[in-house]
This record gives sequence, structure tokens and C-alpha cells, in this order.
Amino acid sequence: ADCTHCETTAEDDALLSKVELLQTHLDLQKKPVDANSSKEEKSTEQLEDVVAAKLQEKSHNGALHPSIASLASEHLISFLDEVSLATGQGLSWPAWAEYFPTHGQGRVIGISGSICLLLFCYWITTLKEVPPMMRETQKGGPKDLRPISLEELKKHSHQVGRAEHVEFLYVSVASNQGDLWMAVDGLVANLTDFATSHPGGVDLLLQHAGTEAAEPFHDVGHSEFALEQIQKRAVGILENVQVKGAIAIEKDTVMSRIFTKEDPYNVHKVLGFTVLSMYLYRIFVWCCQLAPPNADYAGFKPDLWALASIFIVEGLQVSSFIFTVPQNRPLSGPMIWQEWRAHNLIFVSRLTICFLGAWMVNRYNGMMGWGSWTQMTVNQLSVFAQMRLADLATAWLRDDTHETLVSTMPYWEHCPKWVESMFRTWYSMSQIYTTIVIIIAGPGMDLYFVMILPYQLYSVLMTFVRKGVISSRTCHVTYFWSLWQSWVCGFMMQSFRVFVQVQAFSIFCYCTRVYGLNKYVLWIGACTSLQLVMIKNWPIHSEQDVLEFPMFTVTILMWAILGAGLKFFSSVPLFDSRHARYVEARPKRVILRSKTKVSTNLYHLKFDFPWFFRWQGYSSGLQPGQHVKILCGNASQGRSTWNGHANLEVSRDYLSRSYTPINSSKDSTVDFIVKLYPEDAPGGFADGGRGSTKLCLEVKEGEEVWLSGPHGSKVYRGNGNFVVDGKLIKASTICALAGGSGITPVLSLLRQCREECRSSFAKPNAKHDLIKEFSIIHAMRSMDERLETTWYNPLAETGLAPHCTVTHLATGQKELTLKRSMSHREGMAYNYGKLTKDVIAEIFPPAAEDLVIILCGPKGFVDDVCQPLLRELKYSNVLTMW
Ligand SMILES: Cc1cc2nc3c(=O)[nH]c(=O)nc-3n(C[C@H](O)[C@H](O)[C@H](O)COP(=O)(O)OP(=O)(O)OC[C@H]3O[C@@H](n4cnc5c(N)ncnc54)[C@H](O)[C@@H]3O)c2cc1C
Ligand code: HEM
Repeated sequence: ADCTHCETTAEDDALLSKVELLQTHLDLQKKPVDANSSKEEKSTEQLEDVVAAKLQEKSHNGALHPSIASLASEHLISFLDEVSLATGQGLSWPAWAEYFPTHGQGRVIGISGSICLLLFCYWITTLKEVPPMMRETQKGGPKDLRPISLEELKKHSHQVGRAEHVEFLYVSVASNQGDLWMAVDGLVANLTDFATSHPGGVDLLLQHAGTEAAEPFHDVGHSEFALEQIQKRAVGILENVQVKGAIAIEKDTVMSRIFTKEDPYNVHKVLGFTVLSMYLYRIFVWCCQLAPPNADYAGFKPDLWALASIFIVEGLQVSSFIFTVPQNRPLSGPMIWQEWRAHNLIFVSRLTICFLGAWMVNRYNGMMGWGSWTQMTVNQLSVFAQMRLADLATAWLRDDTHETLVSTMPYWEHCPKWVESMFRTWYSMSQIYTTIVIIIAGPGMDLYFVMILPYQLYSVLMTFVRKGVISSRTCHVTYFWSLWQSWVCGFMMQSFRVFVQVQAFSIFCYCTRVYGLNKYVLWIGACTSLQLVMIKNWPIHSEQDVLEFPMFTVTILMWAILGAGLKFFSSVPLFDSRHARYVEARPKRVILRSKTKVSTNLYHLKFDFPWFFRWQGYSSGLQPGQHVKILCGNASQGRSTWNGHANLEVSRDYLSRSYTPINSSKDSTVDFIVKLYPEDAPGGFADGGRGSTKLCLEVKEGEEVWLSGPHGSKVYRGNGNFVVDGKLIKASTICALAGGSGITPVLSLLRQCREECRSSFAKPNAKHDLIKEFSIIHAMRSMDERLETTWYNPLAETGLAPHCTVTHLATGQKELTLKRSMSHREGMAYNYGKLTKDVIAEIFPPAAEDLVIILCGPKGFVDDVCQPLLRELKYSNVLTMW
């Protein structure tokens, strides 16, 4: 019965053993359940019919041999059977679970499954969760705007000295003549009357005046209110400039957005549309069961057409290198970046290799014995090669060690977080499912081909969302559908029981991965047990040999052995932490856990994620210096003046205020230090600060707040690397000059450095360039605004690099001598008086290549006090956080 020579004999053999096996299975089930014996006998007859029907089905699809590997897949959850047999409990699968869909049923399942799932996914994407303080606003810009050329836009920017220009703006506003024009997403607005009340300062507007400022605008993370300001003041649409983004006016045609100049011969696009039609054709053939005899479900035969198809698919992947993409993950919109593109190529190539293996095995009819074993081994090696190559690509291309390759999927506005989490889980599980199908080396070319579709489709969907060709909802529905195809198709290939078994195994592997089991341990364990099946039963003649092997038990045993090996003989962690980012561009709910007054006007607010996301191990994902927007009710709504000035936000339902979390990116809470601007304060502030009083005084513990982010560019890339004016600087010393609440990004940077030091203990072999010294000057009006020592040098961080010294500088107190009233061991000192050149020179080390200065605080403090002093002292590498 050697099937390498005789196909029919192999089929019959396999069938025979299947009937025997089912019979044995039922016999075993019958023993403990005597009362149901008549029912069971009936089931046996039914099952024999089913198996006979299955033989007929299989003979239709001649190329589908009962490969040893696909048999192995039937084994995956037999672990439960293994356990239940051992304990004598007898786990019984209902007879219908053994049902293999017949030809006609397969067609119904294929077509209706696809349609139902598509409808379900569409329905899910209609769900929205709108923060209570937020009304849904109508999108879409003003119509009938005239085209404006770049030259005309530039003419309205007045590139003159700053002070002069601010004067000029006041005059322009008074005389009603616009002179500060700016374009965002192609929409040109006259911002003259708005400029002097711009919350980010008039300077920033002047700096970008006369340009298309979409990038800096979106980088800050402006609110809808800001978008409305532009729309209200729109005067035209920028000519001949490609636009994208939230307020883009539909001036380009869909075609002009798809066909860009970067690929002049349209190689990528032609390949893309060819591959897409190939996928659609194959899925259609599969779902409608239209494959000819001697072909697999998708109609592939081991011929040159199949080879050509896979090479076109790979060609499409390689042709994506025609385009220039950013090195780091852009936060402003869904966009492919270098590391992501490399990973995509590696994942697709892995499936290409498997496809080629299946092609060879089918072509040379090696479904049992050496052919099958070779394919299984090649497939498994391709999985390990993919993991290693992906790690290498990351190490090579990612210069930001904080970044994770978490999904960049654009979710629709107000998408509930649980829906997003459901999608993510589903996407990750599908990846695991793909790997399982690969390592068990079954069931054929068809499934490998369909499994490549989501990888390639995802790239194009992401690009289309960015270009405004499709909405993010369409993107999800389509991607979801593409993943479902491999599940629906997989279902049609096996009995319900086997399908459930494979899915249960996927879920099991997914859970182990979510809880951080080292991916090499996970897959080596699974692959070894499959290899042992081969060795133990070589030469394999029947399914029985395979199914008798306790595969699950061996897998778990392997995990235990490998885990113990790692733990005792290597420094590689058995569990790696996997952090999913909770905070994203859409507002997310957080719950106030605690509120503590830490000085006269500073409050420490600690927020939790909702329990479900805490349980799933989410972290904020915010990096040092990045900030979030907190949405809060508007106490000044309807009041034309506030603190004696015109109230710009008179008609807003809610306010959006920026705050900088002080945690490291991996923490599971979001903590802020908020400065309270109280009511009835001297200096004309009768009404106080709106956002800060709400947060510090009104929000109670247990209450929810909504926030979005991260905003602001990443300045620290980890391992001592800073980006200063676009240049990468390697630092070993950080000196920070903070004014008032400007201490917050400094704290987050310090915590991030300590986090790096902590992980350097966990991975001693990896290369770490730790920051060694961290010197801080915190300027404030009076000494009781200072933060206690524990904020900088908590007990739990004793001995961790960097060594941190803090000098408090009370600028409002009139003692002029430099006083160090506390021991240096604790790294704290107190100064009184103004910030001068001498104070800085005494506290900070002299300027050096590897010294970075961080500046943060009120505008006047940063621009008018700190910058000139630092220039005098010849410090370079100066970074202004906000
Ligand atoms: C990128 C970025 C990050 C930030 N991070 C933080 C942070 O981590 N922590 C933090 O506390 N703030 C931070 N801020 C400032 C914060 O966004 C708000 O501007 C601040 O909380 C004031 O908002 P408000 O609504 O309370 O004041 P508003 O009602 O908007 O009042 C506007 C301004 O009036 C002045 N004012 C009002 N009342 C008083 C008063 N009683 N005494 C003196 N002046 C007064 C203040 O200058 C105030 O900013 C950040 C700002 C930016 C741009
Ligand atoms: C093009 C027209 C612009 C408009 C209408 C506009 C409007 C606003 C508004 C309304 C805010 C308050 C916060 C919010 O609602 O998001 C704000 C904040 C801010 N803007 Fe702009 N802005 C514009 C351009 C820019 C540009 C080009 C920059 C350059 C970087 C910039 C930088 C900032 C900063 C730093 C803040 C403060 C952040 C904060 O407090 O949230 N803005 N802007």
C-alpha cells in the first residue's frame, strides 16, 4: 500500500483505516453509555455512510491525497481524547461532528458563509461609541472654493521678522485684510484673525505660514475644533498638490490618487490588479466548488500555471520596493513604513516556499513517505527562518527601540474599543492559524495561496485609506473578509470535528502567545512533536499510525523541557512582554484611580484602562515627551469672556487640553501631573483655568475621562538616541531645564531611562547604551511647588542608571545665594533667585557632543530665558519638548 506508486491503493488504505478508527472510537464511547446504545449503533451506520460519501468526494478531487501532515492536523485536539481515555471518562464527539461537508453542502457553506460573515463584519463597523461630551460633527469641507496656486499662497505669508510680523497681524486684523494664509490637507485658510489667539502660539503659525502645513498640523494632533477653524476660514483649494487627510477636499479623482508618479511604468499596479483578480478567481472556484477533477479546491494543478501564479504574487511583493517609504512608523495616518514592508515580504515569502513545496509534492505524487516528510520539514524551517529574519529586519531597520509593530489599522471614528480589540484578536489568531497550517504541512497549494491574500490586501487597503480612496470601515470589512476566506475554505476541507480541533489549537497557541510565551519555544515544541510522529511511525502507511501518537502530550512536554532549558541555561526570557498600545487617535475611556495633591498647585492623577484592557495587558504606548489630549466639559460655554478676555471657545461643548503622561511607555496606567490654575487668583484670573480646575477639583475617583493621542513627535528613540533638528545624537548625559508643569516630559524621560536600565538586567547579552547622568533644574515661583525626592529617585529605583540630581529653583523668592540645603546623596538641592548663566554653569556639566539639553515650560521661560543663556554657554543639542 505504498501510495507514492499507486494513488488508488493509498486512498483505499486511508479510508479503511478511517472506518476502523471511527469504529474503534465509537466502541470506546459505547462502553460507559449503555443506555444510549441503540442510538450509538444508528450513529455507526450513519458514519459509515458519511465515510463512503467522503470517499466519493475525495475521488472527485483526485489531487487531494490524505497527506500524513493533514492527518496530523486531525490530531491536534485529540489531546482531550487522550486525557479522557486515560481517565476513563470517555469524551464523546457527537456523530454529526464527524461530518465532512459533501460537495453540495460545501458550496452552500462557502457562499453563505462568506456572505453572512461579510454582513456581520459590516454591521460591527456601524457600531460607534461617542464620548458623552462630544457631539458628532458633520464632516466635509466647504464647496465651491477657488483654486489657489502655491505662489499665491506664499505671497500671503509675509516672511518678515517675527516681532514685526506679529504687529503686522494685529494691524491686518484691525483693518480686516488677511495676511496669514496656510494650507492644511490642500484647504487654504486665511488665519489672520485667528493667529493671535492660536493656543499653540502665533509663532508656530507664522513659521508655517504660506505653506502646506498638513504634517506639522496633524503631528500636534489638533482637535475637531481646530479643523472647524480652518474650514470656517477657507478661501480656496491648493492647485496641483496632492492632498490627503481628514479635511481633504475631494478635488482629485480616485484614479489620480491611485496612479501616482512614483511607479512610472505602473509595474506595481499592474501586478497588484493581476494578483487581486487571481485571488478572486481562486476563492470563487473554491466557494462554488468549481474545481475540475485532479485539481485541488482552488483549482490548482501542479503545473506551470500554478508556478506562474506564485511567482507573480512574489513579484508584486518585491515591486513594493519601488516606492520610497518612511523609516519609522508614521503616526499621522495609516502608512507603510520600512520595517513593516520588510516583515510583509518575509511573511509572504514563507507562504510562497510552502506553496512551492506543496507543488513539488503534488507533482511528484509524494504524499506519503519522504516527499511528505521533506515538505513538512521545509515548511517548519520556513517558519523559523521567518521568525529569525523578521527579528533581524527589526534590529536593522528600527532605530526606535520603544516602537512595536502593533497594528496600524485605521479604525473608524468612535469605533468602540471592544470592537477594536475583537478585530485585533481575530487578526492575530488568523496569523497563528496560518502558522499552524504551515507547520502541519497541509493541506495543499490552495490554502497557502488563499492565506497570502490578507497580507497583500492589507497593504493596499492601508494605502487606499491614507489616500482617501476608501474609508477605514471598508478597509476592515475587506480585510476581515479576506481572513475569513481561509477559515471558510479550511472548514470545507475537513470534518466539523477536525475544524474545531484546529481552531481550538489556534486559540490555545494564541493564548500562550498573548501571555508572552517565547515564540521559538512555542513553535519548536509543536514542530518537534510532529517530527517525532514521523520518526516513531516511519515508514507510515496509515492514518492509524499517526493518530495513535500522543502528539499533544509530547508538545506540552517539549514546551516544559525547552522552557526549563531557557530558564536555567540561557538569559533569553521564557516570556517576553507584549505591549499593545491603548491610547490612540480616537478618544479612549480611562478611569481615575487616584488623585493626590503633590505640591501647592500640582496634582498627581493616575488613570486606569477599563478592566478588560488591563487584563489583556495593554500599556499606554506613549513615549517620552509625547502628549495626549484630554477631553473635558466646557465650563465657559456661552460666556463671551473668560478671565477678562474674549472667549474663543464660547460655543464648544467640550474642551480638549494637552497633558504629558509621566510614565514610561510600558506602564499599565497613565499618570499625569497637572498644574491647577485656581479661580479668583490674582493677576486678572478670576475664572481660573477651565481644563485644570475640572481635572484637579471636579473629576472624582472612579469617574471616567476621555483621551486621545499620542501627539507630538518622538524625540527619544531609546538606547540614548535623540533626534535633534533631524540629526541622530547619541547621548550619555541629559540635562533638563523645566519650568512649572514643564517637568512632566522630563519625568517621563527619566522613567523611560530607568526602564531601559531594568531591561538591560533582563537581557545582559543585548547591546545597551544607558544614559549615565541626568541633571535637572526645575524652575518654579516658590519652593512649595516642588516635587518630593521620591518623584525623581524612588526607593524602588535605587541604584538604577541614570544617576539623577535635581535642583529646585524658586524664581519668585528673593534669596540670591546658591543654597544646597540637602545632602548630595539624595541628589537634591535648593536654589533661590533667577535662572542665570552662573546657575546653569554651576549645575550642568560643560557642553559636550554626548550631552543633550531638554527644555520644557512656558513659552517665555523657554524662548526668552533659557535659549539665550544656553547659547551663551555654547550648548548645542538643545531639544524643546513643548
Ligand atoms: C504639549 C503640551 C503638553 C502639556 N502638558 C501638561 C502637563 O503635563 N501638565 C500640565 O499641568 N499642563 C500641561 N500643559 C498645559 C495644558 O495643556 C493646559 O494649557 C493647562 O492645563 C491650562 O489649561 P486650562 O484649561 O486649565 O486653562 P485655560 O482655561 O485654557 O486658561 C488659559 C491660560 O490662562 C492662564 N490662567 C488661567 N487661570 C490662571 C490662574 N489662576 N493663574 C495663572 N494663570 C492662569 C494660564 O496660562 C492658562 O494656560 C501642556 C500643554 C501642551 C501644549
Ligand atoms: C492651520 C491652522 C491651525 C489652526 C486652525 C490651529 C488651531 C489650533 C487650536 C484650536 C488649538 C487648541 C487645541 C486643539 O483644539 O487642538 C491649537 C493648538 C496647538 N497648535 Fe495649532 N492650529 C493650526 C496650525 C498649527 C500649526 C501649523 C502648528 C505647528 C506645529 C500648530 C501647533 C499647535 C500647538 C503646539 C498647539 C498646542 C497644543 C495644545 O495645547 O493642544 N498649529 N491649534
